[in-house]
Amino acid sequence: MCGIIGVVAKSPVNQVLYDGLQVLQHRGQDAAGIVTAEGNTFHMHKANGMVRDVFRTRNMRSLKGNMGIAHVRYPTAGSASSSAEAQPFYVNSPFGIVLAHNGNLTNSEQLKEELFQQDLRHVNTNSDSEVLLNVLAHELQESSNNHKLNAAAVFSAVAGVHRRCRGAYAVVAMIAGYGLVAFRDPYGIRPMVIGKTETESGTEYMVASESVAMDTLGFQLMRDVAPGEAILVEQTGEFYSQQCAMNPKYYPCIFEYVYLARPDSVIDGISVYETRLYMGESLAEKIRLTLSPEDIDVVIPIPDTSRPSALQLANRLGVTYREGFIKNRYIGRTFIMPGQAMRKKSVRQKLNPIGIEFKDKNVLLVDDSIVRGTTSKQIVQMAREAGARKVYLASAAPPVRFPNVYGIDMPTRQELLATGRTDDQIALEIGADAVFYQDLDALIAAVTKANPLITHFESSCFNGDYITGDVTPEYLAMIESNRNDGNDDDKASVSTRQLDLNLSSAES
Ligand SMILES: O=P(O)(O)OC[C@H]1O[C@H](OP(=O)(O)OP(=O)(O)O)[C@H](O)[C@@H]1O
Ligand SMILES: NC(=O)CC[C@H](N)C(=O)O
Ligand SMILES: [Mg+2]
Repeated sequence: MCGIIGVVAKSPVNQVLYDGLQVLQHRGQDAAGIVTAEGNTFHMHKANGMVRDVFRTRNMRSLKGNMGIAHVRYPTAGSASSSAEAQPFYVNSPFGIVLAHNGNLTNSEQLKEELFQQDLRHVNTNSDSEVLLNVLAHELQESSNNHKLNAAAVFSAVAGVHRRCRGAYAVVAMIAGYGLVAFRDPYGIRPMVIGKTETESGTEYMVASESVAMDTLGFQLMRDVAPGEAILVEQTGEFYSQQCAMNPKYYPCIFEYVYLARPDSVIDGISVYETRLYMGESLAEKIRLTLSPEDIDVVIPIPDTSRPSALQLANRLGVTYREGFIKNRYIGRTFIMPGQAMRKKSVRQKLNPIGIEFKDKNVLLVDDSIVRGTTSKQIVQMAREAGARKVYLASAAPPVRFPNVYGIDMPTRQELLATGRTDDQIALEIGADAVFYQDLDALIAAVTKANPLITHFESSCFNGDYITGDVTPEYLAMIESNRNDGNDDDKASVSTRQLDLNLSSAES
């Protein structure tokens, strides 16, 4: 999950790209970058850090031109601390191309080898996005072999990318002196929307990860980019679109609705906020099977993301809803921080209980999801220390038991709290009196209720079903060994549940 944005305008785009990145900051806090195009020249600035820290006035001044792309990074490949992996990436041939990517390729190792051996291209970092850029560059070189750059050549190059790349990718790219290209993988796993605004000098276009960027920057949402589809906007403002995949299917990532996206976004025609309300309703019904509303004195959300679900859950149960934790507004999202030590420290800095909401009460805490359990372990403890009599914890998402390979950094089963544990064991592990999880069917129903036209979702972290069909136990073992980020607590506890890990269930 990264945030991407691209604009073709009639006036300088540096400020609109900066503002767009601020709105997409929740999708990546590790690095940020902007590239603008002024005639045939690219101007680029990128570095590790939050948007507000990366761009100084002097950087903004140098980002000249009416067309540009930008990225906020939450790393899934390579290393979090490497500024060399900040995006966008650049290649000089053919034509000069820059690219920003949200997602994760599942065959980037093979592609890197292939690029080197067959295409004579060198990839200098461990980033799968640099691989993706070089595949696009090679395909564009092939499709424009008479040196003519036109829509047909661009769409044929994107078709080549679809043939070679596996995994998840929503991409914005720019070709020097020519235009902006955007495309989504054939399953539409990661989101991408397109919008426009009319000016006196003509139509301006924007593509972005989430519709909230359109709302806040004065663009009207046109539609979602379809799975497999490519969009081309020439720098003169000519707009083209074409389906470039052989067999596109709609399987958006369900975790966007659970946690990743902002609630005020609409993704694939589905209001994220509305789905979170429905998640709260169905979770209330699940809880009712075990507890009666009289057993609960108060429902308390774990801010921020769980708020709409918790509110609706409380309404459904007829139990008082209270804000029992105050969130420090200056601390970012903890789940997308790199490294377990930093995540752990940040939860306590970020959330602090209001004593009277807990003292001598039976509290039901609600979170959108429980992944590593970093948040819930500390929150339950805080509730107890504040004097709660009973502490129940409910999750608007089902147990996360399988790694995600499509752009969410949860690569190892060991670090996932629910892998190999029953609900009772999870409650014991986090110190709660009981835990309640949404069922996957109920989660899917909550999302489809907001748009019945989309019926399938990429849900692998809940069911181990990897839709791209290329994720083998060997691949999972490989990413587990590459991306262990030093979660020592989990390494210690995993020995007790290793037998329960079911590798074969990850095959599909
Ligand atoms: O079980 P864990 O590994 O702790 O992960 C899950 C938690 O992390 C996220 O919160 P985060 O602080 O990232 O963002 P938020 O403020 O948007 O809720 C999510 O909303 C859960 O609270
Ligand atoms: N979360 C993402 O979308 C990450 C994009 C890319 N795989 C990277 O690691 O930079
Ligand atoms: Mg949270």
